[in-house]
Formats: sequence, structure tokens, C-alpha cells
Amino acid sequence: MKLGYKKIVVKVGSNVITQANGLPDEARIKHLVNQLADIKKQGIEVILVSSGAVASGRSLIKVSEKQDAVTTRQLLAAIGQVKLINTYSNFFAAHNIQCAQVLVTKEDFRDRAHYLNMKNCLQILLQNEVIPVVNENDVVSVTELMFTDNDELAGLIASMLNADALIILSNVNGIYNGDPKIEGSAVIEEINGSVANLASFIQTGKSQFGRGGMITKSTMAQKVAKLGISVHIANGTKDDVLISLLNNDLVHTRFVPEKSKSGKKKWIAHSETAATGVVKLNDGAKTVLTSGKATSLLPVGIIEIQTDFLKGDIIKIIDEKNNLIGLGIAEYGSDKARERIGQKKQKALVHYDYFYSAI
Ligand SMILES: Nc1ncnc2c1ncn2[C@@H]1O[C@H](COP(=O)(O)OP(=O)(O)O)[C@@H](O)[C@H]1O
Ligand SMILES: N[C@@H](CCC(=O)OP(=O)(O)O)C(=O)O
Repeated sequence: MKLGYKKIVVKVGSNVITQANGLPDEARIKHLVNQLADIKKQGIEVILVSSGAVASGRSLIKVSEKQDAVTTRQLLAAIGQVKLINTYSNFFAAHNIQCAQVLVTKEDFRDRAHYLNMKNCLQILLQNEVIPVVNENDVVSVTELMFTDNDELAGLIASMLNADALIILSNVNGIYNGDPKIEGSAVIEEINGSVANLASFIQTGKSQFGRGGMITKSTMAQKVAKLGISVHIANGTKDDVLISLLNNDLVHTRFVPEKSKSGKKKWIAHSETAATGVVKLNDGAKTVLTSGKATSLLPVGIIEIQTDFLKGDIIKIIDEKNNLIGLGIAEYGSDKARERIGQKKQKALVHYDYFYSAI
């Protein structure tokens, strides 16, 4: 396969594997599994992140209209996930491949110990030639405990496992430079670095069964590419999409990866919700810290400690206008940091190795 990847994470959106009438599209699931089996047999490690539990559940049970949205989602996902994983399991078995169900919540990534537990679990499956089929555990993840969508989850898994590529399969050919439905809009084939006006191309509407939409997909893709992982957005409803993509023979959107970051930086990058402290910097410190040079965060550039934190906590670093600059691990607690605000020649609050720039 021309692209030469050794480890890939493939994310399949609900729309790809659900028919217009809401029933699971078994033929498409089978076709995707056939491709994944082919890819695995060529020695590439594969992790599948599949949506579709709620959509599958909808085909199995009629829900009362009086039931609220949260409990409806719990009910549909609880029933639908069984059907979804059985379908995958049967199709993989035809290739003598075992797959495993891995259901996760945001909580499973909340601190380094939980994160490493999850990483070990996936690694042991891969070492045993099993294909993990990951989904959010929708039965217990509600409201603020939820991932934005499975694109966020897939980005997290790709970063955690140091994958070479994350392939997101949706029901469009990629990100278009206008409304995909309007003639004259074309697929943006390559996105290199942060593209300031990317969001302006994207319509806020979602596809019929999707959760996050294209804006969250592109924000996540830019973040993951920044960590050193290629991200591809392609049309999962096309025949042989994965094989064509890996042979570099498919029109789609590719986010060019930057230099690979360390495992710890990848973890920090995805830890915004676990951050305790908030530290505000002046513009000079912001410029230096985001210049791309290896620079640590020194107290001289701090103007305010907004929220307390302990040594070792993840902290949010913001600018004078309260925009996020990055995330880092505090070398000491907020008490000491407050004493040192604006002072020269003090120990760095965040060492460069433990700083992730969000800009
Ligand atoms: N500029 C754009 N390029 C591509 N798709 C777009 C764009 N703007 C909005 N979209 C919409 O985003 C949808 C895909 O996102 P989403 O509904 O989250 O899908 P999925 O279920 O695959 O995660 C497409 O079906 C499309 O309608
Ligand atoms: N976890 C949910 C899917 C959530 C989700 O992000 O869906 P999608 O936007 O189609 O990838 C399910 O299995 O139904």
C-alpha cells in the first residue's frame, strides 16, 4: 500500500453504516470489514472506532414520544450496540479475525493513570491480533460527561496509540470549499497547518444521523495533525474507499502532519477537560511560547493565576483576551506561582517538554 502506514485508526460515522430509512446497512458494514481484513492481512495494525449504536437501536425498538432525549439515547444505544458488535463480529469471523468491543467514556481518559490503563488495554488487543471496535459507552455517558462525538474519541485513540494515520469515513468526499450540495464546490485535497478560514467553508448542518458535524471534525483533525498524525476525511459510502485511499488513489481531504510530538505531549493535548488551574499570560510571553521554539513558561510572563492548582496538575494557559494558548503540566502549585508573578529569574512554571501549544 503506497502510503506505507503501519498503524491506522479508522472512524466510521453513523451515516456510513445506516440506510436512509434508519436500518443498519449490513452490506456496507460487510464491505468495510472486507477491506479492513485485507488491510490487516498486509501487516497493518487496525483500530476501528464505529458509531451506529443509536441508529441500530432505532431499527430494533419503537420509543415512546414522551420519553426524553437522554433516556431515549441510553435505551437505543444499549440495544443497538449489541446488534452492531454482533454484525462486526460475524463479518470479521468470516476472515478468521477476532474483534473486541471496547466501550469508553470521557472518564476513562481523565488522568494519566486512567489514560495509560486504556492504552494498555488496546495494546494488548493489538498484540493478540484482535481488531478493537471502539465506541462511546452511550448508556452511561450523559451530557457534560460525553465526548463531543466519536470524531473526538477517534482523535484521542489515534494520539494515544501513536497511530500513523486517522481515517475518518463520513458520507461526503471530504471537506468542500463551499456547500457540498452546490455545484462548483470542490474537495479541499490538502490542509497544511492551521487554516484560518476553514470554518467559514463549513455549513453548520449535520448529516441525518451524525452528532458533531464537519466543524468539530475539522477542528479535531487539525489538532491531531499538529501532533504528527496524518488525518484523512473520505467518503465511507464509496466502494473500496480504504484500499483506494491507502494506495493514494482517492480524491479526499488530507491534513498534513507536523513533526511527531512525544506521548506525554499527545496526552496533554487531549486533557483540556481535566485541567484544574487557569493561568493568564501577557502578550510577550504568548508570542515566545507559540513561536515554535523550545521555550518554557516563566513566571515573568504571568499576569494572573485565575484558578488554583497543585504541582503536577494540567493547567490551561490563556492570553489577555482569555483565548486558550495551550496546556501544560505545572512544575509547582498555584501558591508558589502567585508569589512569583512577573518576577525574573524564577523556575519555569511549565517546562517546554510538558507544554502543548493550541495555536
Ligand atoms: N464544507 C463542507 N464540506 C463537507 N461537508 C460539510 C461541509 N459543510 C457541512 N458539511 C456536512 O457535514 C456532514 C458530515 O458530518 P457529520 O454529520 O458529523 O457526519 P458523520 O456522521 O460521518 O460523523 C456532511 O454530511 C455535510 O452535510
Ligand atoms: N456513540 C454514538 C455515535 C455518536 C457519533 O459521534 O456519531 P457520528 O457523528 O455519526 O460519528 C452511537 O454509536 O450511536
